[in-house]
Amino acid sequence: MSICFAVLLFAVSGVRAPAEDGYRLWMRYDTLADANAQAWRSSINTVVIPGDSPTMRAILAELVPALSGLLGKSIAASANNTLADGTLVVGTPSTSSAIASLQLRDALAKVGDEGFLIRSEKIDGRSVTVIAASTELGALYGAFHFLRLVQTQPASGNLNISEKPRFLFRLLNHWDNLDGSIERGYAGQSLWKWNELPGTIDPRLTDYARASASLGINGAVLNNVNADAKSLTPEYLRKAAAIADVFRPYGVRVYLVPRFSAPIEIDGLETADPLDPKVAAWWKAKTDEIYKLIPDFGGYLVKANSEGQPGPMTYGRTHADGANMLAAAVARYGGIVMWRAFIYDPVPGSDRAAEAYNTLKPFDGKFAPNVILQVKNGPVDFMPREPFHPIFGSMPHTQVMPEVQITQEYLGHSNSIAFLATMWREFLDSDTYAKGPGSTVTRVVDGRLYGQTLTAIAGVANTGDDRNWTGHHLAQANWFAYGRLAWNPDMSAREIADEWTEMTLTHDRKSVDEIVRLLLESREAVVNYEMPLGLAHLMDNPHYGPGPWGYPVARPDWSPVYYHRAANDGIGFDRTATGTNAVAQYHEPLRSRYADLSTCPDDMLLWFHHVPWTYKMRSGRTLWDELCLRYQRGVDWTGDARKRWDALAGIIDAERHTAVARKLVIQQRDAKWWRDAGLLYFQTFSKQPFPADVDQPTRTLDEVKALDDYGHPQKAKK
Ligand SMILES: CO[C@H]1[C@H](O)[C@@H](O)[C@H](O)O[C@@H]1C(=O)O
Repeated sequence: MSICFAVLLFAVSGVRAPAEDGYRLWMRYDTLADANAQAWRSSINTVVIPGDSPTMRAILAELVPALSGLLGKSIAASANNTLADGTLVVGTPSTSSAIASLQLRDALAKVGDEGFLIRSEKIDGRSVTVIAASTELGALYGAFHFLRLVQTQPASGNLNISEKPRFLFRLLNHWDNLDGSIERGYAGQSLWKWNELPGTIDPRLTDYARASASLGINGAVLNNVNADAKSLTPEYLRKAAAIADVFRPYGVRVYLVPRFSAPIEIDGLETADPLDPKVAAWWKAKTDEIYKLIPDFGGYLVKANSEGQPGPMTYGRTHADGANMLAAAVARYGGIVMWRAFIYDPVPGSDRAAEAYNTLKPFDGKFAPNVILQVKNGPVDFMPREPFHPIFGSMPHTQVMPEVQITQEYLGHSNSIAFLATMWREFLDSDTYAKGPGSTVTRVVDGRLYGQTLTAIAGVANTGDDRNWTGHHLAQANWFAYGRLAWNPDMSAREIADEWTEMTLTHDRKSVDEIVRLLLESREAVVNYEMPLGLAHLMDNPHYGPGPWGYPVARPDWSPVYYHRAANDGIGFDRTATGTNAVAQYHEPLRSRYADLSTCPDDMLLWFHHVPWTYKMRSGRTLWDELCLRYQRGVDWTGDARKRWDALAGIIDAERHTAVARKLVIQQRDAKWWRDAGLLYFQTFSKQPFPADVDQPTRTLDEVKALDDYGHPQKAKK
């Protein structure tokens, strides 16, 4: 009951148009003023939502205030099945006799357990709109879809929509630590407020679940992949169970990251060797304990033998041994294990980009049926641009799922606009050529190429307890974009940007178009001023500003110098046969296209090749000039974006407009910082002048190096 009340309060507050602090995300239900609204207004009068389960109550609590707000009239709700003209009926054939009367069995079967139908129908001579699904969760997703239509589309008396998600598991991964901090989080502290649970439950958890469900996200991994064993203690399991109770009506299932050495750390076992029967029994008992508290627990996500985390190899076993042991523990309950492929532990001279493939490929076909290999989009680490990870399309007998990063670890944290749908589109559309042309990453991971039965996608969340959830107002668009692509990986970046902008910022068409353009250009701008032409990993230690000169690190492959390989003879990482030959991990003809300097795309050039400074690019410029120009282009975009954003004053509420404008000032400053750092440093090798159309840096390399981690002058470096 209290959950419903909180939802209602939140949604109703939308009608009252509170301060525009961004809290409402894209679920903004202020009265529509345009001509579209008029038509919707006359087609919807009442909602009929029979059923009294928590999910049906959540639908009611969402739809009634939302429609009342959007349409600017009071919408009556009823749980009985009486229909009139203008009734919106929501439910399943078993909750609604009206829906049962429509004989939708075949159509519903086609959209599966989580899909839905939205139709304009005549029932008993009445013109009604129906949101029908096989399950209540499907009905909830349909309700959110319907609200999105009202927010973004002209009304239609002839609706005939059927939707179903393409991935079975659509997860957010939260790198939340138990002390409330978030690894690579830039929007405040953990939303979970671990220390208050289970006694106090922040109503905000309901709003998180609503926002996720509004996109069809159906799972949340609650704790950091760099896991603390404590997350599996009875104390923390009770906290996780309290979160699961809040999420359940919204279909968001809870998952946990177990620390592989937990049997030792929690219960003093002598080993965590996955082939030791006592260890396997410990995990089975632990899993029983979890399912007792959380009956719909989703399963485990594991980072093993990577960056200091323990794993099966610690005990002389393999990744498959470790994954399968945990898989056996959850299989009895229908749970899954997502085993991360982010594995590297370099031997001197090796290529980090090649390691995961080399380590895991021998185990193709050796993982249990409820294991999915979770693979980052690129082979190094969420860089602003990377080629796709060569595991996609190379392990046909293993279920694989992509992991993308929503939080902007390498793209300006929460200070920069970098709309990531364009990056994810590029990744999903990449052709692996695994079974000839057209073997895109999407077709590998959605099960069409190899018929894998468990399909999934994960995004590392950018949420925190900042009032606007994501630190930067426009970063909300990345949470949204991830969810939309997880539902339908074929959506275009433009479509997503358009929807989000209409729902979140303004209905003014000209302004929407302008904001969409800004969003679509933004990621490429960041690539340009940070790491153009296939460069990667040039950032300084907090992964924010530039640090191409390197810094003291525990291992060579954490240093930018390892990646850019700038020297007097040129720049770039040779991954062809004359170098590490990592390019051989790709299928033909891609392998040859990347390996040949004359066919390698400019955007991947320095990823695969070490290229002389004077090399003639396709543009006719030398590599050095082209590099300078790309940096400059990135900087110019930030100046341009500021002007274009400023011109939107008065269209977007002042609070959010000003907040974004302030962030753009920082972004422009950072872009110049990146350009100056990159060009001044690389110039020490290229020994070439800056081309005339590139701004001359106004400071020296030493001055740039003296800036602190966040680009502020004169502070002592940590
Ligand atoms: C959670 O650890 C992160 C780490 O903070 C990040 O810098 C690295 O790139 O990736 C790791 C991973 O994905 O495991």
